[in-house]
Amino acid sequence: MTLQLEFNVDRGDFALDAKLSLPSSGVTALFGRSGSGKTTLLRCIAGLERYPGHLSFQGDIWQSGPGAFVPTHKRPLGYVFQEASLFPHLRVAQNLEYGFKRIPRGQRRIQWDEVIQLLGLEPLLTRYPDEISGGQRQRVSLGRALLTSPRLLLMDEPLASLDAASKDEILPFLERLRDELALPILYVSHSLEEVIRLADHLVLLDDGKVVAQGNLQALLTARELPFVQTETSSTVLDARVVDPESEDGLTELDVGGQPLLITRHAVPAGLSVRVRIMARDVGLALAPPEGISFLNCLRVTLLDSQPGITPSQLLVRLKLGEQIMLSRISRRSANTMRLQPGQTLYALIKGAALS
Ligand SMILES: Nc1ncnc2c1ncn2[C@@H]1O[C@H](COP(=O)(O)OP(=O)(O)OP(=O)(O)O)[C@@H](O)[C@H]1O
Repeated sequence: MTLQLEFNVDRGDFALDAKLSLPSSGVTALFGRSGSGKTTLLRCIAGLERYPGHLSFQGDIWQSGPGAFVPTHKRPLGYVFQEASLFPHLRVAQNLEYGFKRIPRGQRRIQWDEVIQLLGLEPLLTRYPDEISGGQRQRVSLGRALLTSPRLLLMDEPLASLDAASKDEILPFLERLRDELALPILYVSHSLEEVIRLADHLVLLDDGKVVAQGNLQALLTARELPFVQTETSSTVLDARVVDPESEDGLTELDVGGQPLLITRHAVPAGLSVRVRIMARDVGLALAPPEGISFLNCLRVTLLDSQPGITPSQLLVRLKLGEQIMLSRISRRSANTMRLQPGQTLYALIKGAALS
């Protein structure tokens, strides 16, 4: 844990009390509804707002007591805002150089070519900001932040102002950033879809309070949290690619020693991937069935069950090795099958249901 923080914000009509120890690697999402305090917390971490508190990053104290306060420009962080804030009169290359040239050569930990390649910026370098799309502008903003060689990247709803097509275009770049740079990222979002795709760790905020924090899978499947009670309740499983493309166009993964087939994924063999599985797409059987169209049949153990989102349904939690999966089934099926905690079951999942 290398980002240690404690802040007490009191704005009269809004109070934020946050005490957190966050990991020094991967993507940590600050998630919560509008007005829950996500941006306020991010701005406190950046030093853009000053409220009573304590903040240290990788052993360096950025804020402590009334006296110690490292100003924003002296904190080794990059900040990407909702709207790309590029200089309109400068070409993309010059916008990027603006951040890069501020960092002395010997202190650069992220190199020019690395960023251009990672974010696919080469074709944009000679254009002006108003000659590129919103998604491309956001990629340039991200590149500019990275070229300052930050040790921590803060992103405040970087996709919020983009249309669905631009979001789809930029998400793979964010995934590459997560996977290829050893740079901790704090990512503010109120989109669970984005969080599921990008985050390793989740902080759930509500009305200025930290409701929960932890590993993404653990929070998505926690009984007491609201994630298990939505139409799109899902889990994310960690898997490894075994065969990227079979003859009939499927990809074979290994999840805890069991095969899982998904629709084609352009990821090389041996790499780790995460697979989202919706609770509504998982059926259960007492024994491995034959002659069915479901591609996947995983041996699991029933952990527990709880009421679902309608009176006719149950939400069942299943253990798959060390990982937890969710299944939504009818209460009638659960009664007919006499489901009990500890029972061995077979989770049936359509290959096409995975992404
Ligand atoms: N500069 C400010 N001065 C006073 N109140 C503010 C200021 N900025 C935000 N607030 C208030 O503080 C509360 C938390 O706002 P904040 O922007 O941190 O929430 P958020 O979770 O990021 O919301 P959103 O998802 O809508 O961006 C809100 O009630 C907001 O109206």
